[in-house]
Amino acid sequence: MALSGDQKDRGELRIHESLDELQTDLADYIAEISETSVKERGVFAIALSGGSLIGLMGKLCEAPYNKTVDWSKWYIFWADERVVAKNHADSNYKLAKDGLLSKVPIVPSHVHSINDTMSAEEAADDYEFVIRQLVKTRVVNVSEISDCPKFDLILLGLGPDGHVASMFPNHPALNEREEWVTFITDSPKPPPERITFTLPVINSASNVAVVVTGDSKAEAVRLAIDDIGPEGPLIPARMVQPGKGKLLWFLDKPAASKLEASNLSK
Ligand SMILES: O=C1O[C@H](COP(=O)(O)O)[C@@H](O)[C@H](O)[C@H]1O
Repeated sequence: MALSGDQKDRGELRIHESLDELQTDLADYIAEISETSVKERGVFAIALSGGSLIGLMGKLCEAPYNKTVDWSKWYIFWADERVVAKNHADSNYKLAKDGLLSKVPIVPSHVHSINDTMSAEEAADDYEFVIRQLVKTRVVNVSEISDCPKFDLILLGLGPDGHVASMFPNHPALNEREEWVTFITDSPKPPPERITFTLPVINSASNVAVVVTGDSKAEAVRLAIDDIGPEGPLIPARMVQPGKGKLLWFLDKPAASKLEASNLSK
C-alpha cells in the first residue's frame, strides 16, 4: 500500500513499499494519461528520460497494458538525450528502444529521437524544429500560458545531485527562457554533450512525473520537495513547477526516507 500526500506547490507524492508496487502504479498512471489524451486529442505525446526510469516502466510491456494501451496513438520524444550514436550504450534512445519501444507496437514514424549525426548545438536546434512542426499539426499540444509545447506527459528521473533531464545544478541551461531545447557540452555526469528540454517546456506540460528510487537520492528528494526555506539550495528538481499541469512524484521508501513525515498520510 502506498503512502500518498500533497505537498504545497510541490505536487502529489506517492511513496511505495516496494519497487514492484511502484512499477505497477507507474504503469497504471501512464496508461490512464494515455487513455485520457487519446480521448481528448486523438494522440498521446510523451517525453521520456533515460537512466533508471525505463526499467521502472517495464510493466507497460506486459499484460494487461501491452494489449489495452492504444500504442498506435503514442508519439515519443526525449526530455533529454546524450549526443552519441543511437546504438551507443549511453544513448537514451537505445535504452528506451531496447527496454520498451521494441516490445510494444509503437509506430516507428512516431518515434522522435535526436539526429545523432549533428553537433550538440545543431541537434538541439534540429530537435526544436521537429517539435515546432508537430506543434503546428497539434500532435503536440500548445500551452495557453506560454508559446511552449504542452506535452501530455513528461517523465523525469532525478540524479543524486538534483539534476532532472540534463539540467544540472548551477548550470546556465537552467536560465534558458527562449529556446525549447538547449544543449550542454560540459555535463558533470558523462557523457558531456547532451541536449535537454528547458524549464519552460517542462513546466508547460499537462503532466510531469518524477520517478525516483534508492537512498542515494534521498537528500535530493528532500531538497526538491520539503520546505527548506529561502536559504536552501535551489536544485534543478525544485524548479520543476508546472504552471497549469499536474506534478507527481513516484518514490520508493529509501528515496523518501529524508522527507518530513508530515507530508504523508495513509
Ligand atoms: O544522465 C541522466 O540521468 C538522469 C537520472 O538517471 P538515473 O539513472 O539516476 O535515474 C536521467 O533522468 C536522465 O535522463 C539521464 O540523461
